Amino acid sequence: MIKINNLLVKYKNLTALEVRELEFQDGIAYGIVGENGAGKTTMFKSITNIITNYDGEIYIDDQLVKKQNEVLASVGIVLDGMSVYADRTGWFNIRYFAGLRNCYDEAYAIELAQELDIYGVLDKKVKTYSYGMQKKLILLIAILSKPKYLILDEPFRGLDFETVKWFKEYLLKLRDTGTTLLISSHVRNDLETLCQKVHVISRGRIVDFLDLEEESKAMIRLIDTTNNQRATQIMRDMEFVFDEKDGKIRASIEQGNWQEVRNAIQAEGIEIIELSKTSSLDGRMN
Ligand SMILES: Nc1ncnc2c1ncn2[C@@H]1O[C@H](COP(=O)(O)OP(=O)(O)OP(=O)(O)O)[C@@H](O)[C@H]1O
Repeated sequence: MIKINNLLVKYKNLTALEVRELEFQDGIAYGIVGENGAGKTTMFKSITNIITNYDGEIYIDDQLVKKQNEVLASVGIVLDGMSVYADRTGWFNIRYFAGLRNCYDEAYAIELAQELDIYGVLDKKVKTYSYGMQKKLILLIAILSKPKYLILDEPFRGLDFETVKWFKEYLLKLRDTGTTLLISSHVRNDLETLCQKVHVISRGRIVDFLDLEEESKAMIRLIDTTNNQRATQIMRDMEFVFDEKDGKIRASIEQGNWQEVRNAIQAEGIEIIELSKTSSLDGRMN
C-alpha cells in the first residue's frame, strides 16, 4: 500500500501539493485527474523520491520512502517527458536501467520490444528515435521489472492507436494479476477502461473521489428507441426503474442486466437509436 500523510510540496513560494491523507490500496487501478498544473506529476515525483524536499511522510509497504528508498525497487514510473541516455542505444538503456534494479531479463525484454514494435531499433542510438519510440522504450524499462506499483503520467500521449490498444490490454492484465496502477490522464475513456477508483486534484488538493467500479454497477443510461412507449413498458415488466428526460428513457441498469433488456426490446423489432452512459466523470475531466 502507498500511504501519504500531511504532504506539503512547495516550489519556492508556490504550494504545488497539499494532501492530508491518501492511500492507494494494493491491486487497484487508480486514476488521477486534474487540470494542467493541478499537482499530479508533483505527487508522482514525491512518491518516487524524484522530489524529496517536502514536508510530511510517504510510505510504500510501511517503509518511509525518504529513508528506505530501496522500497522503490518495487515501483515503476513513466513520466511524460522523461528521458533516457539519448547518445546510447536502446539496448544500452535497457541493460543500464534494469541493471540498477537488478532485474535484467533479456528474453522478457525482447518479448516486450517485439510487442511494442521497437525491437528493430534497439541497436540504434535513442536520439534517432521518434517521440513515440522513445516513450515505448521508457515504458519497456518501467515494466521490465514487473513492478508491484506502476505509476504512469499521461501514458498514452504520443503513442499510435495500435500501441495504445496493446498497452491498455497489457495494463488490464497487470491489474488483474495484482499490480497497483496510478494513472494520470486527461482522456476520460482511458480512465473508464482502466481505473476502478479516481482521485480528482485541483490546485494542489484532493477535491473529490469517485468509485467507478461501484458506479458501473449502477450505470445510468440514456436510451432512445423507435418506440419508447413500448420499450418503457418492457422495462416496467422487467421491473427496472426508469424515468423520462427530454423524450428519452433514463434508467439505472447494471452492466450485467443490460444485454437482457436490449434483447427484449429488439425482439419486438424496436431499434435502439441512441444509447449513452452518464458518469460522474462528466464535467470533471480537464
Ligand atoms: N520545477 C518546478 N518549479 C517550479 N514550479 C513547478 C515546477 N514543477 C511544477 N511546478 C508548478 O507546480 C504546479 C503543479 O505542477 P504539476 O506538474 O505537478 O501539475 P500537473 O497536474 O502534472 O499538470 P499537467 O496536467 O499540466 O501535467 C504547477 O503550478 C506548476 O507550474
